[in-house]
Amino acid sequence: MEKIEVVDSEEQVVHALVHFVEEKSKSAIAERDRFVMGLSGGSASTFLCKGLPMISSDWTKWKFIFCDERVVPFDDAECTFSVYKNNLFSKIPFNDEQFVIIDPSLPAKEAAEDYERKLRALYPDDVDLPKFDLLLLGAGPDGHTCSLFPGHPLLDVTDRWVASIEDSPKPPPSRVTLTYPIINNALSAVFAFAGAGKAELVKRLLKDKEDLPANRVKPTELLWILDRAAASQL
Ligand SMILES: O=C1O[C@H](COP(=O)(O)O)[C@@H](O)[C@H](O)[C@H]1O
Repeated sequence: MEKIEVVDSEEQVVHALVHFVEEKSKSAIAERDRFVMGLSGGSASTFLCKGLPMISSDWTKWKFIFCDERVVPFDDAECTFSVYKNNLFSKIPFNDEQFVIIDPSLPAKEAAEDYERKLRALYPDDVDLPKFDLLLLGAGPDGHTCSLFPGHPLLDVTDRWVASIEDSPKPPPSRVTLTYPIINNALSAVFAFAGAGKAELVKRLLKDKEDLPANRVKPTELLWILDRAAASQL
């Protein structure tokens, strides 16, 4: 099931996003006593950090994993975990243990293997593919999502939960990313876009339906939240 929601402003994108996250967290906690959410960097992280403190929940039931992460030290501005930590921990009583983080001291390939082991530890041994409750996704101007870039061999990886990339066209070059079998096994995913800067990308994805990495995301439920500026070329 795929849905597009167009709202008036970036502020309303934040509200619509956090409303969706709240709804998914409530049902996951009611059904499975925990909520496992995948996080992305870039503008999606800005929206979530703004919106999440607006809701209340039993935060102890929340667990975060990363749809992709840059292999950089924690004090590097490019570290996605640190963006969330710096912006959320003073407002919501989260702790480090609720975030499944990469080990940035390892080379990218080892960091990806280590991260996959950490993700597998969240599930019983006999689980082939995890069913994350919700993935928060973003997409860059070239249509990449997570660290899955157009034309890159990583798009075809199906034998791992997590892959590494050392030649990311967007800096920093070393990253780890979820692969499509994992992304598409999620219960739901949401893209959130705001501003005229995303309009061309949104047109390529949702009107022209180009075969870009973000358009290969097909979980059970997919929501696109756009403000009017981002939707202006539809
Ligand atoms: O490098 C990345 O870029 C994408 C898109 O970011 P945006 O700022 O253009 O919205 C992001 O989703 C991904 O997590 C990140 O590593």
